[in-house]
Amino acid sequence: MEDKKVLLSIKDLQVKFRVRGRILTAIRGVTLDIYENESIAIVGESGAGKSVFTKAFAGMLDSNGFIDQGDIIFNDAELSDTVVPLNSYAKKTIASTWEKLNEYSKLEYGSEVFLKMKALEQEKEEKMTLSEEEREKADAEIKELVIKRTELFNYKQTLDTSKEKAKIKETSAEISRLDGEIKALQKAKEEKIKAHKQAAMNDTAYNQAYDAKMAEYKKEYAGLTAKEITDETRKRNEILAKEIYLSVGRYKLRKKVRMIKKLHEAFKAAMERGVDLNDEQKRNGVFDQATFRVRYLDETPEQLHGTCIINLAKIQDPNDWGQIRGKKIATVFQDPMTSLNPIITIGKQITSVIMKHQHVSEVEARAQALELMEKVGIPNAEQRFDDYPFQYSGGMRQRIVIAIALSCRPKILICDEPTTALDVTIQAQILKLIKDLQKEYNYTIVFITHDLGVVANIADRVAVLYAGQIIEFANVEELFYDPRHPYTWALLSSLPQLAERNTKLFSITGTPPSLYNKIIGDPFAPRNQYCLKIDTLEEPPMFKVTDTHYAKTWLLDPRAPKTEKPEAIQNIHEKLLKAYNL
Ligand SMILES: Nc1ncnc2c1ncn2[C@@H]1O[C@H](COP(=O)(O)OP(=O)(O)OP(=O)(O)O)[C@@H](O)[C@H]1O
Repeated sequence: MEDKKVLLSIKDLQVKFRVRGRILTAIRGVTLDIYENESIAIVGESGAGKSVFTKAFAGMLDSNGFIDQGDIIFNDAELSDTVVPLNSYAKKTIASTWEKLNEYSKLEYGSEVFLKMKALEQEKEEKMTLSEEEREKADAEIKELVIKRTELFNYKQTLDTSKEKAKIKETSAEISRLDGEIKALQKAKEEKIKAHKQAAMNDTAYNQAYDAKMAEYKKEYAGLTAKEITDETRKRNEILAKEIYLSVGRYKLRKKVRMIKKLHEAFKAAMERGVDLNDEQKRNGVFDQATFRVRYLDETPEQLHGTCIINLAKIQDPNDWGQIRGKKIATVFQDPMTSLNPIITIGKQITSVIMKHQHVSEVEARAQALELMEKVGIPNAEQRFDDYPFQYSGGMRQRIVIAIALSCRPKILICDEPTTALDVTIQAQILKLIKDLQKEYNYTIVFITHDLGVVANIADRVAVLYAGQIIEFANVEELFYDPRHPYTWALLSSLPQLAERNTKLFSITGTPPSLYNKIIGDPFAPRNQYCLKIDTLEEPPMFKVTDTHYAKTWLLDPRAPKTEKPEAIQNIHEKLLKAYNL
């Protein structure tokens, strides 16, 4: 894979959901490079996080979900390249931004003293209120009761008002009691804050020392920030002003004005604190507070030209997803009826997507739609064009969904269990279709499945997901013939294709850990028959097996006892060849 281009680079991704006052962590620190033109399968049991993982980079997370940490860099030259016209408005805006930045740059000279003043203020603030530890303790107590209350309230809603009156009464009384307790805790917290404030105000010696120190800092700061800035800084600021304009170039006027203001504030704050703006990462970080940074490349008298790093984890403007979702990254879901509108004809559904994304006439869109229908194997496409989804079989509907997904020529085609709802022979046809069309359309396949059996037919590489973590990834042959994580062993052992006559098929006992809690050690430990003591204590690192094969299990530590993989998968090669009639 070394010579392949990385299309999507996912680093330390963490995705969370807010659920009734609690936080569920669905993806826990996933790092993975996805290459151009490859086919990668994401495998795991239900709830492992397969869909959430792909939804995070397809811009489809549910509204209660959010990316808490990490980067998803999408390397797409077309989207990265940015050109904005240098009209009179642009010139005027760049000039005024430049002037502002030069003004803020004076503050850079005083940054050390500024930070000292902030630290002094912070110390005083803390004296006037609770310490962080005290605040955390008080907040945690209140939060726990609020969660209990919400759970009870939700439980009350499920009770039958005509038959469960007593239970409703009891629950209401408990809710009122909790309300009282929450109020009392809040009051106690406020009173404690008041007492701290009073004590701080009465501490005359401290206050006099504070005022004297602050006055000294202020004087020093005024002196330092009165100096003229250097030519070098002015030059840096000129490029910065152009980068600010390039970064907001795609917005309409009102939003542009708002974003420029936001960036001015972000740069002022950064300069005050002495952030090194010559450092690329730090400069990106300041832009990230408002939008993507577009790096300045060159210009002509008519236009500015730049390039940006597209970090899907940092998209803040929903309109930015419009350039990516469906267009660059398309998804085919398990049930085609969720993607198709039952009351619009198949032809109309395909043409409307083509017209929306490609801005072509209806006649041109119809011609493209018919071609696509033929490509995905719809016989008599012309006659079937005006049929409704219900007139198509399940397999044919899924072919239409694939046609719609391909109409924008996406770079990535996410297939979320696309064959699970179909019968076995149709499954094989759809898999073949996705694989065959890849040669023509050059997309990358990200294939989600709970069935490792399907993987052998479609994927070049496999990532095994457990409790929101990738616990093993490898080329498909390596994963089947030399799996290393006990969870992968368990998944393979439970493959129906490996079942032998008169033997009971292996099934994984127990349940995955709760995603609401912090996971200590290896998340699979409680279900792992090969569990070592360390599995329950410490999270294993990713161990390298080969350049293309990694597994997150302590069994790969040189100190671990030698463990044979289970009997059932020892000669998996022959068994699979037999199962697939190869
Ligand atoms: N909107 C949401 N709110 C709360 N929790 C969610 C939400 N969406 C997903 N989750 C949780 O995130 C975890 C991962 O879900 P995900 O759908 O990615 O699993 P999966 O591996 O695709 O399994 P399945 O095949 O069952 O869909 C699950 O525990 C799920 O309950």
